[in-house]
Amino acid sequence: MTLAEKILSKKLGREVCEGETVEVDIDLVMTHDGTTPLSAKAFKEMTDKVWDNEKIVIIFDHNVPANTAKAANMQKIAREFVKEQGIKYFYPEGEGICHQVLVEKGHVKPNMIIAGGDSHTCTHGAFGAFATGFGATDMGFIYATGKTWIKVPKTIRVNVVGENERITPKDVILRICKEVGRRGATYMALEYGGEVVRRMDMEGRMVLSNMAIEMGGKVGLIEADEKTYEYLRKVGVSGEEILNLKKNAIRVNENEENYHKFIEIDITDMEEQIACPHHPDNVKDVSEVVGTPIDQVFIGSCTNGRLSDLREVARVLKGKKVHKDVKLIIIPASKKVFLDALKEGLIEIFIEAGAMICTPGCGPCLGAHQGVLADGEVCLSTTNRNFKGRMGNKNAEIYLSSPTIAAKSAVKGYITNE
Ligand SMILES: CC(C)[C@H](C(=O)O)[C@@H](O)C(=O)O
Ligand code: SF4
Repeated sequence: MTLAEKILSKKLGREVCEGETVEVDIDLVMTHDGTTPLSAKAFKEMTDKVWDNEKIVIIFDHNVPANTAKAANMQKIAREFVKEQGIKYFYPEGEGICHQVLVEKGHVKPNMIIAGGDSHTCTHGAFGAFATGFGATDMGFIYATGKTWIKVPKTIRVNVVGENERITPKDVILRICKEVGRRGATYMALEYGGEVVRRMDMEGRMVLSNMAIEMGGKVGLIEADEKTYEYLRKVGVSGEEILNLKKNAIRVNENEENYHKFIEIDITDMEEQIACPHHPDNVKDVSEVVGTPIDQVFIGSCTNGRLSDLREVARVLKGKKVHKDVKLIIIPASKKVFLDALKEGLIEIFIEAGAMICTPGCGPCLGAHQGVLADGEVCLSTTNRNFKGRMGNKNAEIYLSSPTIAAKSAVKGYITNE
């Protein structure tokens, strides 16, 4: 059985197979400032009391601080919902991006079924949780009942092997996006494994799981292991609970030949990867785009705004200046990341280099807010989507890369890996 099948089987207490439609109880629900109001509206058409106000987490991240009256009004509605329903876990403006905060606050654990009002909820697959995004109507139903229907997905197994110091988790996932294609995993589970994934820390694994949706994936799963449990310990999950999780650990046997597709990526001779306009699967070797002039660099988001990313950026930027024609925006993924980066002196390096630092949140990622591009401008971004218009202007172009390439390019003024 695949990891997706095993998680769902464990949850249901019986064996389920790909193709079956099952009703499941949700362990954890998350919506943000952008999706809480519509989900609450759908919910109110059904009932007036949420099924469990300790299992719903609401986080403000998409438009913080609010940039328009519309955004402020949405946040007001969401705040009222939090109060009225007595939502126990509410993380307001400034706490950070929902997918990062959920993990840092110890809400995410292996074998959970997580429903999020955001497509990148798949990020939590890095912890061996079946975590996926839903639209507002579904979220309303989930607020009300704690249940949903899931069709057990087919699985594409992706094994990443080899060794190559230059290759970061972002290069790996961009390479996978190229291989699978933007519709190649529609309604399927991606299951990542192999020696490279085993060696990867949790922040790296989250990068892989985060972008499962860019291939149409329902979930992006990675088996929980010692690294997972160590991370949980650090974010405050009790020893007793970790012991219990270990007892219930789910192991997959990748030789069982029950995968819809099996892909192997060898990074040994791979170049760094860049996604070119206007899709995350339009991926090229860096050598094919070296020299492309850029006007803006954005380092942040639920893909690459974590401490390990910022450390890498600081390593590159230390003692250097951002190119005079480039605007560099850096946004730590959460308040915790921001504070850790401050303590380590990373923020000082960024400011000295000429970067703008903004409030933890989604920032320019989806174009509703800061860092909107001008006509004809080119942005190199560490985010997960480069659709036409994504950063708020249809006449601009977005390339996606790792934080390393983004920082190096910000200094040179063009895309480079040197
Ligand atoms: C605004 C929100 C619903 C959206 C999503 O679901 O992913 C956003 O986070 C994105 O990345 O495009
Ligand atoms: S950082 Fe970007 S991709 Fe992630 S949740 Fe926010 S808008 Fe969506």
